[in-house]
Amino acid sequence: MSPVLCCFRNHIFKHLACTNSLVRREFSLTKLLSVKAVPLSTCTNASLTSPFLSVHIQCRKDFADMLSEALLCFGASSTSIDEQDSHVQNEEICISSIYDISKDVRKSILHAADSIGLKDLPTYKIVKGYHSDWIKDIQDSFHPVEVTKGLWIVPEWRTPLDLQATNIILNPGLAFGTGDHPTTKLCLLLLHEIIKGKESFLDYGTGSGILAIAALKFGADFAVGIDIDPQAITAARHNATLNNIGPDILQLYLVPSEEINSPSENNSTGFEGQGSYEPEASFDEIVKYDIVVANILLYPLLNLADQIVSFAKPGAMVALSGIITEQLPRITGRYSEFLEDITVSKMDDWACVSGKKRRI
Ligand SMILES: C[S@@+](CC[C@H](N)C(=O)[O-])C[C@H]1O[C@@H](n2cnc3c(N)ncnc32)[C@H](O)[C@@H]1O
Repeated sequence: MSPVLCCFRNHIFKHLACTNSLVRREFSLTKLLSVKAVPLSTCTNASLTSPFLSVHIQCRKDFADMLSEALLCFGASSTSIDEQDSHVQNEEICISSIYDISKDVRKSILHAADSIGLKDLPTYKIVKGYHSDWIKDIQDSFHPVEVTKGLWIVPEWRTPLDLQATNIILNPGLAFGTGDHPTTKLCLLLLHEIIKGKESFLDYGTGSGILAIAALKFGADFAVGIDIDPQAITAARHNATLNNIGPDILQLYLVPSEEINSPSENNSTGFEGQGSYEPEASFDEIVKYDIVVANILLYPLLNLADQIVSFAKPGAMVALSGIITEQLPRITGRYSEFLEDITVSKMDDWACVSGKKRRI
């Protein structure tokens, strides 16, 4: 089983590989709410009214992360860890999860607990709910985010708080990139600082299209977004439309997923998905850009370094994000042959590396 999951609160796509009772993390990730990616704006009436089971599980704090992931491997459609939950005792925490109505919840919790070495079945409570409530909950949890003074990311269903600001309108339901994860924020801050007007911009791993949309709003002349996930391309086009950005200035391409995305012992990209986008033309690999940003995590950044840098003009800015600070030496080591004037910006445990492509 290898579900593709999207954390709506922390907005990280993650891929969990589960072999028998072995639960493995493909990427180092933050937690909170993990759900199978659902396009919020495209749910049918039937899916909105179909019932599901909302399950609240009490668990020791130090096991919560592991149990949460194990539940996903044993049938839960989503899990969220509520660190703020005041109803539970000091050392305990509540995991809220969603199950399809057909699932045997007790068996799932039992297997998940067993797989991480918990001897007792955790206490749990099941409530029947409807997807419309769940989607409303998710929508309610998103608010406009001010990335820096005068730059707001506004969920499609909210009203901008500052009409004079640069407001990027987004539907965060379809793809990674809602603007409140540090990996995205670091890129947004960099683009805000370096775009002076008229640049060409390549968004390598566009996700929701947020960086390309931001670059255009900051003054770039045109932008290209590429992604291996069709759902990301669909999301990015939808989000571009929300911002009155047409295909004349934002081109989006679905590109083939390369195995080199992942470490050699594993062929999973961690970014698989499904969507309806039919590309009309293929990405022109000859064109060079003034700015190239790739927010695609450590292994793709390492494996695709030559390719990422090849899209930059000599002297162009190249920025790499999705890096946990302890991974920094591997990225700076790999990219120092291509980039000069390397700088590093950090937020929480995340870092963004940028530099100018050497002219040779
Ligand atoms: C972490 S998200 C970044 C989204 C957005 N650019 C942002 O900064 O918030 C990474 C995106 O890169 C895409 N991706 C991963 N590997 C890729 C590759 N080799 N080529 C193109 N896109 C890739 C994923 O599908 C995903 O949409």
